[in-house]
This record gives sequence, C-alpha cells and structure tokens, in this order.
Amino acid sequence: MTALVIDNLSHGFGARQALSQVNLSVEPGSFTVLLGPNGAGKTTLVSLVTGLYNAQQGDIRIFDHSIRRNPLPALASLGVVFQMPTLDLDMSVEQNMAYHGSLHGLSRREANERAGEELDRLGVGDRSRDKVRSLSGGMRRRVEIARALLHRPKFLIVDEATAGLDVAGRQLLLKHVRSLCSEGLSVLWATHMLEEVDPADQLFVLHKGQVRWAGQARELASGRTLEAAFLNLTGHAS
Ligand SMILES: Nc1ncnc2c1ncn2[C@@H]1O[C@H](COP(=O)(O)OP(=O)(O)OP(=O)(O)O)[C@@H](O)[C@H]1O
Repeated sequence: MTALVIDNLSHGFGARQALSQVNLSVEPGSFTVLLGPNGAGKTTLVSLVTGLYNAQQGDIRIFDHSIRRNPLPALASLGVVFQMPTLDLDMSVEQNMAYHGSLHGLSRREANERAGEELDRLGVGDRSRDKVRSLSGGMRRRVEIARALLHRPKFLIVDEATAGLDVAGRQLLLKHVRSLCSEGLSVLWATHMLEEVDPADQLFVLHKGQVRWAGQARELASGRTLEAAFLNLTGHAS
C-alpha cells in the first residue's frame, strides 16, 4: 500500500498561492525527496500532511487513511521532524522522549526502552540525562529524529532536518534515515540541498507551489549535472 498519496492539493494564504494542484506519492520503503528552493511550498506541504492546517483543496492519504476524514489512524502511522526545532530545551532528552511517548500512548517504561535504542543508534545515547539546551545543534537534530521514530511510525516526513549542520552531521543523519528505509520505513525528505539527493532516490521538484518534475533523480540529471537540470527547472539556468 502506498505510504503517502497527495491528490490535487492546493493551498494559499490570502492572495498568495503556496501550493497548486500538487500530486505526489511515496512508495513503501522508499526514500523520496521533495526538492525545492526557498519559498517553493515544502513546509506548507509538510504542514498539510501532518494535519496542522486543513487543505483548501485536494486529498491527502497516509496508508490509505485520509487526513481529513480519518485523521487518527493516518497520524498514528506518521513520524515528523519539523523544520523548526520543537524539543523543550529545559527538559532532559529522556523527558522529551517520555513526553512524546505519552502522547502516543506508550508507557513510561516502553518509552524509555525505545528511546534508549533509538538514541544509541544515532550515537547520542550517552546524553539522555542531559538538558537539551546543553546539546549541540547536530545532537539536537539526532534527538528529534529519534523522537519522531519512538512510536515506530511506518512513514517519516522530514522538513529540512539538516539545516545548520556541518557536512559530517548531515551525512550521518542522511545515512541513518536511508538505512531505515531498508528496514521498511517510507520517508519523504524535504530539502533545498541538491547534495542530499542520491541518483536512486524518487524525486519531486517543487517550484512556486507546483511539481515541476517527478521521477528517479538519475533520470532528471541524464547527461547533465543534477544542479544544471534543477536550475533549469526552477528558472535560474545560465
Ligand atoms: N503562514 C503563512 N502566511 C502567509 N504566507 C505563508 C505562510 N506560510 C508560508 N507562506 C508563503 O507560502 C509560500 C511557500 O512557503 P513555504 O514555507 O511552504 O516554502 P518552503 O519551500 O518551505 O521554503 P523554505 O525552504 O524557505 O523553508 C511562500 O511564498 C511563503 O511566503
């Protein structure tokens, strides 16, 4: 079953149309990239998929559950990392995890066990008693990924998670999330950074609220650099 289906989605803020007739899907176990320059509409799309806003037009289904008609099962199978960090800086890492676990109906013990596993896998298990404020930006991002996975979602949506990270930090996060796909997780990875795209990824190029290209990244590049093809699509070709 398809992890995410976005069907003819449109949304605006006043006179500004942020998304226009967007169609997009994420296949199970795939790492799908939503690539777009600043202002393309990525965060608006993530906000609609996560139910923060109601779409003005169109349908969004997560594992065939409509966000509008059947939000509880849709959202239960979704993990999300927002562009803006949402950890409570004055709570410890494990308190943040426990809070998220309680929102998803996990017992304290279950949440602690799973948090330990996820944090260890991301190399920050030794910081679980520390306040988030004392962690570096890269560590906080890893904690956010671990938290998003705590309730074992089948679909993870990530909005510019590597913003502000150094190259090593970016690669670590990407490698980890890609490895989760081979374990069956479906991922939608929103970014404006071309270097985060792998030729084998499914790619949707968003520009000015419209999908300008969809397919495997290596097909877009064909014969050119991905950068040249992307700049051509987004109207900045030399
Ligand atoms: N709450 C809002 N009120 C008014 N306009 C908004 C709001 N949120 C987004 N927009 C507008 O919608 C358009 C798409 O913005 P969005 O934040 O979705 O883009 P983005 O691709 O996530 O950009 P970035 O890479 O800079 O984060 C922009 O023109 C933006 O100004």
